[in-house]
Amino acid sequence: MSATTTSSGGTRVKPLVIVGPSGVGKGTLIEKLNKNHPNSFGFSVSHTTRDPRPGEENGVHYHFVEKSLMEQEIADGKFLEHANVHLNIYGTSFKAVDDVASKGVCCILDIDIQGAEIVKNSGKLDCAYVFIQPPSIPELERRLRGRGTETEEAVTKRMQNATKEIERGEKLGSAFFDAIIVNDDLDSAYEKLKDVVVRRIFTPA
Ligand SMILES: Nc1ncnc2c1ncn2[C@@H]1O[C@H](COP(=O)(O)OP(=O)(O)OP(=O)(O)O)[C@@H](O)[C@H]1O
Ligand SMILES: Nc1nc2c(ncn2[C@@H]2O[C@H](COP(=O)(O)O)[C@@H](O)[C@H]2O)c(=O)[nH]1
Repeated sequence: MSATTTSSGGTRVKPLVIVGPSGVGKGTLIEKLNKNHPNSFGFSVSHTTRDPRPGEENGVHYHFVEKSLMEQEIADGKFLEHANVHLNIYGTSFKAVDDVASKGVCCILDIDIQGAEIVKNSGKLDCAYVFIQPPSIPELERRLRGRGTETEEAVTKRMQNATKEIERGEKLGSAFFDAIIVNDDLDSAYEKLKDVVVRRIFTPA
């Protein structure tokens, strides 16, 4: 796997790892980046053992797989990283990153903090890392419930993990992350994310 990719225009392009608690708005920010710059980004399609939500497509939002198959593929060394998240296994395959990076666009990884630490510590992929913070815990819970995708039990689990993930993110701080962005007002959070992209992702070769 190449540490970085180079676009045809001679620009160095790094993958972007976006981390933050469930419901903070990572997917919303990624969608906005993609919509505004349709030819510059690609999404690393993760594997997961969780069930698809209504509207989620296999191979587009995730590769939805049985636990036994995922465990076998992990044992076969097919994953850059994997982690147990909210009682399911999630992971980024080498292929998921290569499929995007080979097009010369920025590969976006929307993964949890355990996965981000694994990727960075592996030294296999030179990425920029952004942590998305909620304005407050009650607002995070409102967003998670407002999305309407989780059972009551899942909301409780995700909120418990959110506290841990935020604590870990704060501990790792700016030594680990290129930017820590509070997603309060969506447009201003997006502008801050775009600033990181300009400064850290697309740089002259
Ligand atoms: N700045 C914002 N202000 C208000 N609502 C927001 C904001 N950003 C995102 N949301 C809303 O919060 C909900 C959760 O957002 P989203 O699905 O993008 O979170 P996520 O971090 O990708 O979650 P997960 O990790 O579970 O995939 C969505 O309903 C989205 O519309
Ligand atoms: N370590 C990894 N975490 C991942 C990956 N793909 C997604 N995630 C994270 O899981 C949670 C929950 O996602 P959801 O789609 O079930 O709401 C979220 O924080 C994602 O960032 C992965 O490949 N590896």
